Amino acid sequence: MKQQKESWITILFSFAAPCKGKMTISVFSAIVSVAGGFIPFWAVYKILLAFINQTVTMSDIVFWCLVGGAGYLIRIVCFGISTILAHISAYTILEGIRLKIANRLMKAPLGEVMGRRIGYLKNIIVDKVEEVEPPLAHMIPELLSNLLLPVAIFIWLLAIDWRMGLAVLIAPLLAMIPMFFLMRNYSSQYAAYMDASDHVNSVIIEYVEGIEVVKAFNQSTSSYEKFVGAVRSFKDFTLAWFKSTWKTMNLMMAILPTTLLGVLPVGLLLVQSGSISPAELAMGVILSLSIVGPLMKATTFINEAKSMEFSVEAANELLNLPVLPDSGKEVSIAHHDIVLEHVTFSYDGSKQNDVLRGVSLKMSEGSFTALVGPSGGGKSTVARLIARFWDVTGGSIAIGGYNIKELSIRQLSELISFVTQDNFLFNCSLKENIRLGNPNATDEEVYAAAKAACCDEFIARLEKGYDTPAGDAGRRLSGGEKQRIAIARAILKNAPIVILDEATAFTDPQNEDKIQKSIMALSKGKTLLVIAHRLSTIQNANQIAVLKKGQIVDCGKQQELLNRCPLYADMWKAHVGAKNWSVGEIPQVDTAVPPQMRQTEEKKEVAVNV
Ligand SMILES: Nc1ncnc2c1ncn2[C@@H]1O[C@H](COP(=O)(O)OP(=O)(O)OP(=O)(O)O)[C@@H](O)[C@H]1O
Repeated sequence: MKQQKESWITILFSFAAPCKGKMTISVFSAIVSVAGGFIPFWAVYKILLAFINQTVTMSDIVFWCLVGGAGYLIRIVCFGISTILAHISAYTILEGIRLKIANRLMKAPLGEVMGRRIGYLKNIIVDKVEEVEPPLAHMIPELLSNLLLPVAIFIWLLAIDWRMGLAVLIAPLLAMIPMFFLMRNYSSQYAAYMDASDHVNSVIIEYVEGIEVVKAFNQSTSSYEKFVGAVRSFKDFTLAWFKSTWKTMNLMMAILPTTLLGVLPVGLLLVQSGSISPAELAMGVILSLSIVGPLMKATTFINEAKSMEFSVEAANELLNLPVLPDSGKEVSIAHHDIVLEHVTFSYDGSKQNDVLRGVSLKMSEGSFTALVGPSGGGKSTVARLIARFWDVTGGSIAIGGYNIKELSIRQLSELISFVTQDNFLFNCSLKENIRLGNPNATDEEVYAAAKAACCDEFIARLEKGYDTPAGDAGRRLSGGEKQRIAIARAILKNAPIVILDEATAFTDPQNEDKIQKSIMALSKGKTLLVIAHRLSTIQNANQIAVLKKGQIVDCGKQQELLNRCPLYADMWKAHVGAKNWSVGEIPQVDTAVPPQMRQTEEKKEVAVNV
């Protein structure tokens, strides 16, 4: 059955629960403010009446002036209260939306979150949610009074004489005709406008984010042209929309304020026929003029409501991210074997796009497994599935004999240290960045982890050492140095399973040796899974699984694979060739690879014989 789409207003007000009381008082104050706004009109009417009846006295004038002033005061004070409470409510709703999005991002499969661009997430969480505030904060007091006031005036005019009441409707009803034409395509036009706006935003973000590549490849002219093109086409689109509507818009705005054109002739006729008094006509004229301002203001909320609708729907996309089921159970794990059984997976859930097809692999506790294979074969996908960035679409993954879905997400994350080449540093000190691995670690433990990861040397060179804010340091640290900070973090975490996804990518001579040393410290005695293109670092693995097009084509020790797996043998030749190493020559061996990863003399011979 097709699920009914929730309206954006329902979504918005589902966040209003914590501020229900304030919103109610805000609405009530807005209504009192509208009522207060009538008192000055009533006072003027009374004074006019006294003048016309020639019964006016000074004390009457003073009295009605005071009454009018008091009404005005009530209007101002209540409007103020309503506005303040509406703002508090709007910010509470905003807070609720942002917190719920943050919560959903935490509970969604990590892959779902990482698959979205930072610019896209920032645009929704910061900008779009913020766009909800002004209309929301102003709608209650302003839209309410701008709609209630005309309704009340209409009723008052009806009370004076029903014909004068109807006369005041002539202008708004006529204004409805151009408004109808204006609103006919409004939704689709507004959607196109939002698309154009999103496009120009993404081009701007891409231009700024990619400026390094643009300059490096001397693409500044063509990139700038793309940027200018997007900005121009947005301007052209908005101008074209504006031009297509301005005649009808102006016609509507011209007709709407002409309430007097209906009320005055009808009122004069009524006075002539003796149906109403001149004082009542005067009152009718004042009232029909006072209806104009609120009606004009109310029309401005049409745009604001639409903008709110789009913002809420964009936020709702993130609020509806799938949730990774969490068993919430801690199980007692006796060992840390990882077992993949017939694992299939596709990123879009469809069978024909399977990225992994029946992958089975056992990684025993304390062993070293390497995943190798052509680019796009699914190596990183395997690593991410073990860490449950996504759930497998078929088969199972178990740790210590338990399907990882049976473990709580918290327990699973405690079991695994995942190090990739994307090493994010938070905007706090380097010390705190390392301590993220174990928030309870003492300073000494942090320093020890940093030392084991070969970070101490470069951190000591920084003016504030470990207290250097990562934001400042980040700009000065090399890729390898940042990676060693991430490895120090993982060392401090001391998880029994270590997954290194291309963690040896930063292979500049200065960093390579140190990264290898730090990986050695990290992986001692752990169940280690390494994804590496540099085959020399994984020759000593207990098993090397060769993954091609989502299937394990072979699995064994280096020598076995060299003997029987042509794909691995070719990869090895290519790797060795890439290292400018010729047959018969002793290869340049990685000097400081982890114990499991270190090459034995015997294996060097094997390598030489390839
Ligand atoms: N987030 C994603 N959404 C959709 N498809 C993806 C995603 N990540 C990877 N893929 C696709 O899945 C396939 C396997 O990718 P994966 O990154 O696992 O391969 P890999 O063997 O690690 O490649 P490489 O050695 O180049 O890093 C590729 O075709 C890739 O395009």
